[in-house]
Amino acid sequence: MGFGIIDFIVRGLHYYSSAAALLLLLLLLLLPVALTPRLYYNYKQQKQKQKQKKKAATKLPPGTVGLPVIGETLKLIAAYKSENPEPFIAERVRRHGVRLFTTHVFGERTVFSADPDFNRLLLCSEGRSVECSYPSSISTLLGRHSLLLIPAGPAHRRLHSLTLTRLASPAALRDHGLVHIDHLVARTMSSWLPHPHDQGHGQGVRVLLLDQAKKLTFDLTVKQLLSIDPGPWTEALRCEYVLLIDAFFSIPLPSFLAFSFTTYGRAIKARKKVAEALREAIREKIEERSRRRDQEAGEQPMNGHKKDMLEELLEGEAAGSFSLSEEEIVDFLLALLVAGYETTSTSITLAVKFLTENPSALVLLRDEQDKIRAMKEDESGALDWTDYKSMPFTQCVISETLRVANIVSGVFRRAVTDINYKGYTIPKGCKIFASLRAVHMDEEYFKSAPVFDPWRWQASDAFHQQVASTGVFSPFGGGARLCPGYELARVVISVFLHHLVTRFSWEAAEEDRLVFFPTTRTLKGYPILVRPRAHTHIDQRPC
Ligand code: HEM
Repeated sequence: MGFGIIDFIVRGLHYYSSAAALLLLLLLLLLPVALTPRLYYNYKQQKQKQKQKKKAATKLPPGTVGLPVIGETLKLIAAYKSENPEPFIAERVRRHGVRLFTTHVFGERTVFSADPDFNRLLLCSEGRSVECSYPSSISTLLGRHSLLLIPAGPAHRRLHSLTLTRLASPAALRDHGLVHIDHLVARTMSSWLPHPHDQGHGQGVRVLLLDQAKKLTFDLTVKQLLSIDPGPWTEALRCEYVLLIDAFFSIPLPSFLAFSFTTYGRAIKARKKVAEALREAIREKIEERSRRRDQEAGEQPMNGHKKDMLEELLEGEAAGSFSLSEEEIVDFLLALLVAGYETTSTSITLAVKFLTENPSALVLLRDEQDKIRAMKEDESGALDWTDYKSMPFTQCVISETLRVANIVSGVFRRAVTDINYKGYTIPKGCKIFASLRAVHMDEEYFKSAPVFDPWRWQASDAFHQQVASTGVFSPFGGGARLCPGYELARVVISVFLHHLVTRFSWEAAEEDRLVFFPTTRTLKGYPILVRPRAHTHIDQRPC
């Protein structure tokens, strides 16, 4: 009986486990069948998502490429030749609902950006996902070794930092730059004083402001780079420079077609002459250095000798920190002369134009500068670094001038990898124009953007922090190619405004208007009639 029950239980368990095993097997067999639709569904969904992602990833920013070959070039030029170029970008941004759009200008498909985040991304990606890409006319005329065109990397970093520390850092400006600037500005303006025997000078002396500002910035840069004082040599060099810069935005012709009656042909010829003059200056500097070394060996050390940029380059080369050929030095110097020439002089001219048109801003600025002048023991005493640092309203005027009419309205780049941004892809090889101006004129960041309002820069710290940290105000670019001349430019404009408002009163001699193509400037170079203010001293410092 006992065994019978046990046997029954064992058999029962046996049957039971066999049935369970069978059931399990059945379940295992049926599971894939049951799960297949689910798996298939998931698989399909995943595929679809991947497809969507891929589609979004290959999507160019929206836009139209306009007419065959010329694309939208004529529309762009027409807009930038007017006083209000904003609609070209603003209308497209509004139409597509995004601050990035694709167009076709100057023979190439180009993505325009009016998006401060994307602009910042581009400026900071130099040498990684983008590279500098200027029209070929500019690279031929500047030379491929110029700072603006050297690819980002150690060589570029070294020369960029040399430019900054030697020429334009606050320390360099405080220690020696500011003295030269003050002296040259004062001297330039002394030539505006009427001759005592001139009849009818009550109407004022006519000054073509842009021309004077250009001459001044050129002479200043030559002095800083080569230690050569203004004179016939610098004037002859400047005439060649004018021809060279004229062709920056012209169509680059092959050398056999670059006849001397074309703008481009004249510019190529001028470049040769400028390069030869610079080569001559290099040779003279080498001789001068060896003469100085001989004198020092003969125990006549030349204490207090300040090295100019060319000497720094030659010494750097001798010490092995640089290895630059003569051709590389020529390109480097030539481009530095160009970089500060148009930019600073145009900014000076525009600051004066805006002040003329905004008398209340002029009153405040003059008041600030008169106080600085009144503190000088010597009436014609030069400005020093402390004076420069005591001009808060003047700095507001300069910032506002750079915002409303920056000479560099944007920077060109080329994608060297595919760039994904906000669901769009800018393919490798595509040209990109990061418009700094479009952001400066965007109502979202600057209320009443078209209005010249220097007081906006007196706003709270929060405003300053916002414009600095978000990159919405970037007249000097950013990243590896941040303009090394940003402080130098501010100092030159400040010193110019100081001497102008403390020594003269003026009025516009003619109606003049702003245009933005090929560069930002006033159409007539802003002619003004200047009169000395009652107390004006004649600058008698030696040249
Ligand atoms: C108001 C005056 C100026 C403005 C608005 C200005 C603006 C700019 C901007 C936006 C860039 C960046 C270009 C880019 O990223 O492709 C730049 C680069 C440059 N600027 Fe200026 N600039 C001014 C004055 C000067 C001066 C006085 C100098 C003389 C030292 C100078 C020398 C340069 C150089 C050498 C570069 C090329 C830097 C590089 O590629 O590493 N600039 N400038």
